[in-house]
Amino acid sequence: MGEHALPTIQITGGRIIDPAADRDEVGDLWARGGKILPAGETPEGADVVIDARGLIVCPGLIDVHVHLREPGNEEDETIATGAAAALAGGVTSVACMPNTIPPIDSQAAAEFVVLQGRRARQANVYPVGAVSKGRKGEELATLGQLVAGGAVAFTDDGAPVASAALMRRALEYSKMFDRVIMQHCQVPELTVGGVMNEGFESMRLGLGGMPAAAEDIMVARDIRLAEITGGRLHIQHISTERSVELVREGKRRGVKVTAEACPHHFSMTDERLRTFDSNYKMNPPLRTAQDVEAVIEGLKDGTIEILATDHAPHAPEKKMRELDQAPFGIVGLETLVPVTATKLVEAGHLSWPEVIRKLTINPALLLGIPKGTLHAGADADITLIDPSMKWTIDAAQLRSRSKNCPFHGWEVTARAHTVLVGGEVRYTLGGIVREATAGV
Ligand SMILES: NC(=O)N[C@@H](CC(=O)O)C(=O)O
Ligand SMILES: [Zn+2]
Ligand SMILES: [Zn+2]
Repeated sequence: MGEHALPTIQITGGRIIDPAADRDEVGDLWARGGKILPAGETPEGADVVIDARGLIVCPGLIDVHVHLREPGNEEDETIATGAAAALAGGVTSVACMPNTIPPIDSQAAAEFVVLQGRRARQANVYPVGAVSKGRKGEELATLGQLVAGGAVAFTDDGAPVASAALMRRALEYSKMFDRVIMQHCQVPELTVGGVMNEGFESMRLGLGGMPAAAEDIMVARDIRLAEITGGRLHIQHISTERSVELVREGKRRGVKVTAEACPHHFSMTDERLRTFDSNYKMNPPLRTAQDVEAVIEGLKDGTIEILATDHAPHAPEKKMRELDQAPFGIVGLETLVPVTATKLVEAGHLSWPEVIRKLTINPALLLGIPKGTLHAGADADITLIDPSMKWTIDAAQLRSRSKNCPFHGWEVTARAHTVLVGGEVRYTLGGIVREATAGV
């Protein structure tokens, strides 16, 4: 193997799950020159042999909702630290949100993210451009230039596009590039002063509430706008029962609407706020048991076709302030696989192939990126998951620069074991990867 040549890799005896090809079988997978080889093709020898017995071998996971904080808030996360945290979570591609300082609202800003992602050589990094200039919600950003700079979608996430007129124009205009508009659905006037879900728990704790209706109303509005424009709408971090029903009904009518759910929204309720721990403060907030059930039901019936983390790192000195002062958001990349496996697979709601579909081919199709499958010739982005490993989540052990993790101390099953990007082993827990002895 030449110094710069990519190794020939043999992954043996794993459970290969590739939902894009409806494949689920035990066997060997080969990669050469950074690409997946056809099923029948087995080269003479491998440079690297990975013993995958007892492990799941699937396309590298794709997270369509990640905050990397660079430029502007490098004390929370950088593109390099966030992309490294992604690998430790089994995620080989991330789409990062534009709510940086300055925001990703120009071609140069998008190009900067792409460049920093390449330099880091961790997970692949795809910028999502802002919908509006400066994320101010007033004027449309230069969407065409953002696409030229590498943007794969648009959102003002961190804030909603509040103006219906602007949202309509964004949906209209984005059709020219066949790019999706991702929306943080929330009527801002209804959540002023809120720190948690509005309801029994917020009343009891005397904390400012954010009503479910703030989300529902904007989901309803934007589905209608997607319908009249023919643009593609993606609902970010869906969290309420009514929103799930609205997406279900919109899809039934043929509207181009998709939705993502985050692990925290299918695994915890607003009762957690009784601890006043700011690691349970995120936007949208943790909701009621009824909402959690509805999100799980939406995942089961395909209404919600994507799992995403909304990885939102905040440095301890910010997050450890009193609840009303602390910023919204939690880290999620490194807990995605175990929380999903424990709360959806082990709990009997979804199978591994169903979960992996929502983390591979479905997000790839949403973003229009050539990823998310193991078919012959595809980039060798491969994630190996140990589905039976029992471990305890420890926030201090996270690779992310921030530790604002509400899952600290959780006893979970499953963990990302070894991760390849472009045919290179870029992460492993160790023990199963071996370099073949150089047969000179
Ligand atoms: N989700 C959050 O609670 N916070 C996100 C913003 C967002 O996703 O809206 C952040 O950037 O910190
Ligand atoms: Zn958001
Ligand atoms: Zn977000």
